[in-house]
Amino acid sequence: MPMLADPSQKYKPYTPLNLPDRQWPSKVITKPPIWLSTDLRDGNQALANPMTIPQKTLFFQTLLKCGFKEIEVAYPAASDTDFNFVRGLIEQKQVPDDVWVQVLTPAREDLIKRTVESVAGAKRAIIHMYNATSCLFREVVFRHSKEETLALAVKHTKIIKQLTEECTAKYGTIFKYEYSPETFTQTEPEFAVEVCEAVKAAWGKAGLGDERIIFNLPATVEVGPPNHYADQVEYFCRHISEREKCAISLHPHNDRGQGIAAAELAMLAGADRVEGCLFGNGERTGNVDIVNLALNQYTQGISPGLDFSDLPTIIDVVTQCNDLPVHPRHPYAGELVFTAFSGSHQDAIKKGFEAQRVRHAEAAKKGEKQYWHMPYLPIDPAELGCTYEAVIRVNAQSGKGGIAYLVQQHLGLDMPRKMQISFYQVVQEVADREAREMSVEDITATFRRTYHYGGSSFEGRLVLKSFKISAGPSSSGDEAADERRQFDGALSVDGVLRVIRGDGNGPLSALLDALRTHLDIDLSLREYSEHAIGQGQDSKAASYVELVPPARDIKEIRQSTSSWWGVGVDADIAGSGLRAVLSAVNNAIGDRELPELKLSVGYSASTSQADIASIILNELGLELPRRLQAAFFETVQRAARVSDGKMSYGDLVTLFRTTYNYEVPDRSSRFAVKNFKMENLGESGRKELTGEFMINGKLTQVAGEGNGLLTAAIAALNTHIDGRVSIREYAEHSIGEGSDAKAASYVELAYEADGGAIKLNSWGIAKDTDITASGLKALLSACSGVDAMHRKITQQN
Ligand SMILES: CC(=O)SCCNC(=O)CCNC(=O)[C@H](O)C(C)(C)COP(=O)(O)OP(=O)(O)OC[C@H]1O[C@@H](n2cnc3c(N)ncnc32)[C@H](O)[C@@H]1OP(=O)(O)O
Ligand SMILES: CC(C)C(=O)C(=O)O
Repeated sequence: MPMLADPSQKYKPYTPLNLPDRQWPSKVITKPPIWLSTDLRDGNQALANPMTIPQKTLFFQTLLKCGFKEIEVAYPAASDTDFNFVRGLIEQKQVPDDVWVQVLTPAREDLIKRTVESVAGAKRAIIHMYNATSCLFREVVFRHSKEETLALAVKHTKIIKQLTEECTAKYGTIFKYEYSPETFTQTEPEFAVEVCEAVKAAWGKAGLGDERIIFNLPATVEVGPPNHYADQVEYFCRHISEREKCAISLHPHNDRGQGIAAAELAMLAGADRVEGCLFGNGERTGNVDIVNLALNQYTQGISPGLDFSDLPTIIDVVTQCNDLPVHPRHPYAGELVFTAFSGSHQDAIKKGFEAQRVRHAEAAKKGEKQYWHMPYLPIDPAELGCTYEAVIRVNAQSGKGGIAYLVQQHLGLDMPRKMQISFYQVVQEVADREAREMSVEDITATFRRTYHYGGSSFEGRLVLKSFKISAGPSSSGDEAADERRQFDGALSVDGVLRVIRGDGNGPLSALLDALRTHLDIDLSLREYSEHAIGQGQDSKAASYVELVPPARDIKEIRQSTSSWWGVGVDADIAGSGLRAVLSAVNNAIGDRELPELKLSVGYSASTSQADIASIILNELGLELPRRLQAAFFETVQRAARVSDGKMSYGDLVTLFRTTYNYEVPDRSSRFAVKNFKMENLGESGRKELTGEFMINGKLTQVAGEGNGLLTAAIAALNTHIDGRVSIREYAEHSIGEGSDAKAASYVELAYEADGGAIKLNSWGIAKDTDITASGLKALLSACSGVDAMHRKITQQN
């Protein structure tokens, strides 16, 4: 059947009330109504499969947790299930003393009896009786005149009065009486008042407070706009006598989709109480949604007296009991209502959170209220048990703001704006190509992959293994030396360890210099920013860099159209910056070939000090300090001249071991540590070393004092040798990780004898599970080196 061209031929409009002095339009809601949940009655009766007793019980407990003090639990005369459920609640004492259980009955004596019986023994009960009062129902359903309709209500009210009084006398149950002129909104307003006046008279004991008689004014079917319902309710409130002895209750349905508006306007019109269901379950389009109504009040700063903090659990219970889903767009409760897919919404929300953090911090300092003021979000989702994860979801409609927000929430990284734009393009490309929503996991994984961030599975071709930043020599006369920086570090490059070094006016430019020198990677730094992650001891630094192709000057850097972003996090700020540079470098080099590590020594040598150090690092795990690299390089060059430039990796390692007496089997030394003990000297921080050393080939008792291990050992040594030794350089690092980790120590020792006529220098290198032992061993090894040189000189003389 097609829709009518002229629907007025079939449908009559509602008749507006003549209420020119209506008051409700200029009122505001300032307090919550008395809430009645009718989920277990009106909601339940509308289900294809009404709830079982366990389901009703679970639902009832959930309603209690939400804070309902009046709950319509059943239509007990309808079925044994409903009757037994009510009995169970009472007999098993499941109803808290301050909660009223309400039961519904039609105006029929047999059914009223059963209904009153169902609540016998309850602490507090509301008997709710209804009969329809509208013309249509009078004529069609009941075939009653107005008088008969009124008489039906009066007669059965008296029956209820008598039965409840008997019940109170026998069981002590306290009763309230609720009467509903069903189909109120279609009933002539003056007749609705007339019936209710007669009911009040028949009840004969309406009083104040809990003794108020409840007149429930149902929009059984929503047939007019909300302002009309408000007019009807205001009319009723004004005309019913002894208004203070009546609790005016609303029972809106949602046939026109205006249940919420109708309830809110009718509250302005004077109603005291609202009946409804969670998420609007109920006949046809449902009863008014109490969650929605209550949270509307909450967002106006009015405490509704109901608690929906754990909304997800409430939704789970309700959907499981009703077997009806909550629509994803359902106000407050839908899965998508705190989710923004579109870029401009995400951007606004992200900015909103940032601005709010600042605003709240300021307000907290001044002791002012910390208002929620958030673009697109009328309520803080966290208060409803929703995490912010749900707030921003990403698909091809999304923008940089939302993506940046998720990265910030999940990885703690606050990308600079230009990096957001760059990463947005990466995500957008994936979302568009795969035509799907990008989950948080997709986005964080894409971030990790793109920036080689967070764990070995995301590492790029270049990985920082260790580094040292030191003040470097000034390159120009007018630049202070301490403004220059030297980078010495070890990288893994395609799995091979490479020692690199460079100078610059800061750690990052020193690293870029090192990459240029050793790996032929030439890039310039365009942007750098950093922030802390976390607070206190556990805080870390996050750095972001943007690199551009080699540029001659600032102008070229600024104008470059291509760039690569990188991110790094480290406990140390310099480390985070260096990692960020390498992250960007990894993006920049792609799969471009890099110069390999080769050993080429002798006349046409191309292998640098750092390359030799790289080979030692790969073969022995030793990260030689820069001066030792230089010293060993000279040794290698001398050996290469002798061997005509022919030298293998094995030859190089052997040369290293023999030169520094490092882990050479069966080689006895004239200087060695046999045993030692270190003790703190009081509170001063000074140390005392005692033990037995091999000195000049003799086992010698030693003792010395100093600020640390090595100074104490030097003091001890100097009392047993001719001349004096002092430490020129000391370095240490660990080799390996976890329980297999060892310490490697490097000592450069200076020796002076014969009033300065003899000056010698030697390196000692040692490895041990104990860092103190490795330091001492390196020192004694350096002594052996000096001793050997000295003896050579003495023999020559
Ligand atoms: C708007 C509302 O939601 S009202 C509540 C509606 N909820 C329910 O109906 C759920 C529970 N109902 C039931 O289980 C059954 O309807 C019962 C047990 C109450 C009654 O069952 P039955 O006796 O078989 O009657 P039936 O279901 O056919 O109801 C229709 C009869 O009740 C009468 N009736 C309807 N409402 C009322 C009322 N409020 N008071 C008195 N009689 C009523 C009708 O006029 C009709 O009478 P008739 O048979 O003389 O013509
Ligand atoms: C019994 C009454 C209140 C009812 O459920 C309705 O009119 O919708």
